[in-house]
Amino acid sequence: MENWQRIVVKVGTSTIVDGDGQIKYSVINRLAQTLTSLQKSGHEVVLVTSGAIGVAMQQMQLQSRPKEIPQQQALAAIGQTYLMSLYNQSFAFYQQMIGQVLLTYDVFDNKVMLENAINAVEALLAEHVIPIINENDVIAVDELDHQHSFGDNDRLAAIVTHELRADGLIILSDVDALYTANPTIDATATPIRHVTAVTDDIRMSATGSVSGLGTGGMSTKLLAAELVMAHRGKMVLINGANPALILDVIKGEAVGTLFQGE
Ligand SMILES: Nc1ncnc2c1ncn2[C@@H]1O[C@H](COP(=O)(O)OP(=O)(O)O)[C@@H](O)[C@H]1O
Ligand SMILES: N[C@@H](CCC(=O)OP(=O)(O)O)C(=O)O
Repeated sequence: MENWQRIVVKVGTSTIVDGDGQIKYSVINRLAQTLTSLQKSGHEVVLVTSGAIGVAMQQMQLQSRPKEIPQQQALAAIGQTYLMSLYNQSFAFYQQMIGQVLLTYDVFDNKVMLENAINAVEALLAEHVIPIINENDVIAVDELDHQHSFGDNDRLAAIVTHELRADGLIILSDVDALYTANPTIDATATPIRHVTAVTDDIRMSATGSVSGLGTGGMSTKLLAAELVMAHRGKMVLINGANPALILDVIKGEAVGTLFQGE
């Protein structure tokens, strides 16, 4: 990881919003500080962020996520602007410019749109601006109705990592690592530090999100890991409670779970 030059960092809703639905302002601030310091030390940093719907639920004082698609899309529209204003404020404090990039999956199937998106991100990186990517939830119904297990930001981050030829993907979540079972419901679960291949056993150990905020749980992170490893890339899963851990990952320290093929 010491040689990682271009890094994609993915932040889950669970990192940004706590179990009571409250926004974790200090985590967002520390994330901005950490990514800025990486950027200023010569790395190229791309942030893929979830949380639009999570922060909107707090804004609208909703206890649970609405089931209807238009209501979820409305929340995404409300939350995305607020999420970006939080990032804008936090990064501005460290004199770091950011740019919002909203993507849909059809972009990756269309050569011209993909080229346009990559050109825009490359232009931002060339200006030392940190691109902040989310799915354009208002028009991306495939993700919001949960009918397709592939439509989630873990997968989006994995595809972005590949398309931008990034050196690695760091996923921040609310668990320290991948465990032998879901640690939030199984006290005997132990962390797995290095995964060289996503086996059936590992897949069986991963279940969905129990927080009610995140969408895919560990299953979608494993799919993302498979996608990254299929392109001979590396992915690290760490706890987002302390975003400064990202710097430890880049130093090559053993934190979280490293997914790297043999
Ligand atoms: N084997 C496992 N190891 C770790 N976490 C797991 C596992 N299986 C399921 N999980 C669940 O995955 C959750 C993280 O996914 P999710 O809630 O979607 O977070 P995020 O918002 O960060 O994407 C954990 O809180 C945990 O409940
Ligand atoms: N695009 C959605 C998040 C989708 C998603 O994958 O969420 P998560 O499982 O928390 O990474 C939003 O901004 O609310």
